[in-house]
Amino acid sequence: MTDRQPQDTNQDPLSYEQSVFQAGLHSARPPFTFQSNLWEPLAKDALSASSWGYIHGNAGAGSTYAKNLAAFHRYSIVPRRNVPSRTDKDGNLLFSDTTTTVLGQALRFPIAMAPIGVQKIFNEAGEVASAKAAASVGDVAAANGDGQRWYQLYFPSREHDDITISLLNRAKKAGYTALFVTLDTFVLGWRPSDMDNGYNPFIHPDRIGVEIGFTDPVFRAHFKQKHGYEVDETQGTSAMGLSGLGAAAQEWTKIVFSGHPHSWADIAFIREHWDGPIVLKGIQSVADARAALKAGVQGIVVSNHGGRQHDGGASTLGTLPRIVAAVGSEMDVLFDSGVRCGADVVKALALGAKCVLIGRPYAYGLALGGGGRGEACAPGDIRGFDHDYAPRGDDEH
Ligand SMILES: Cc1cc2nc3c(=O)[nH]c(=O)nc-3n(C[C@H](O)[C@H](O)[C@H](O)COP(=O)(O)O)c2cc1C
Repeated sequence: MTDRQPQDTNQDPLSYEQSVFQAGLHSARPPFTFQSNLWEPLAKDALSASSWGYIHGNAGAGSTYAKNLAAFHRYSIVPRRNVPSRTDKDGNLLFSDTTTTVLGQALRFPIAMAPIGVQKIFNEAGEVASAKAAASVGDVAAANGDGQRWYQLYFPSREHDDITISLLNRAKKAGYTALFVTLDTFVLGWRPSDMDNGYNPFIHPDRIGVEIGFTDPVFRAHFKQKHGYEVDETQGTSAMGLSGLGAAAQEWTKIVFSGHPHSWADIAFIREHWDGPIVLKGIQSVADARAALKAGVQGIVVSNHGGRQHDGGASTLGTLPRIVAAVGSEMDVLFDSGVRCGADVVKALALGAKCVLIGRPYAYGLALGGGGRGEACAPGDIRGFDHDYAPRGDDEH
């Protein structure tokens, strides 16, 4: 018998945990395993080789990625004892106060979803499912009704300033309040797993990963003028021998991943065309953090793109304290790369991050069928208990 009880993920952690155990008294089990270390192998099982290669893939031999994860083991959390809980103004016991202010906006939690592209290769509902999941726990950066909306820009090469302006105007109209400019991906990293699979999701003749370009009127006009037919016309053939969507996908990809980095002076152009807070993502050194401050932006993300962009790099957690010491009092320092559980979030916050971005773990959840809170299910149905990674036959006792 299945006792299906919706999970109220909007509770404080203690009440949420209790509700899971209460539901367990009636034989209900959560739809997905709570053991976050199992999400990765489960996602691998759930995905095709090329989708798995893309999500898990790293630059070169993966040493930056490995260092990201290892850095979290160098730090330990030391609790203090007999510290009384705080109470609110009405005397109610506060389990914990997770609220914060980032980029001038009040957030319920100091966490947000990292920008992850091409989510439809993990789950056909793609980014919309992630945004709904974020909304269901009051998370940030979600394309949800009243949720915070932060727009991540892959900055087109400067001969396409008209396209950049169009993207920024569209983001503003859609209610995005902060702009995240990713600096580390002017070219896709050398990722052996994708090369083994002959797989680059951005150049396939579909709309996945390129929707922003395909729906942009300025890019569409540029494409038509250059190729003589519309982005979505299938009868046209480009000089590259590609037709329709494939040619358009490659055209767009060349514009956003041009192979040439921007300059610090180019950030002034972005500032001219965006009146809200600007955050530069991909900062890895004190020198660049200072340059970002000088460029007049409001925040940075200390990130190495999860080790996907360059091999032989430093862990972001190891770099974080020095960067916070240099610029943390003057701008918001956000953090990502290697965060896999709540304790990792706490460590990054303790080392000075204002807000922590979660990357691959939520994409793994998406691969496992996530898209918001699931319904509880029968014990044998729990994703993770049906595999070799955890005890089987949990319901047979
Ligand atoms: C599949 C995948 C796609 C990503 N796409 C983007 C992207 O479109 N823009 C961006 O700035 N970062 C992108 N990132 C990087 C993340 O924003 C984040 O920096 C990274 O995932 C952090 O590393 P972690 O997931 O290992 O913790 C992507 C990461 C993954 C795994």
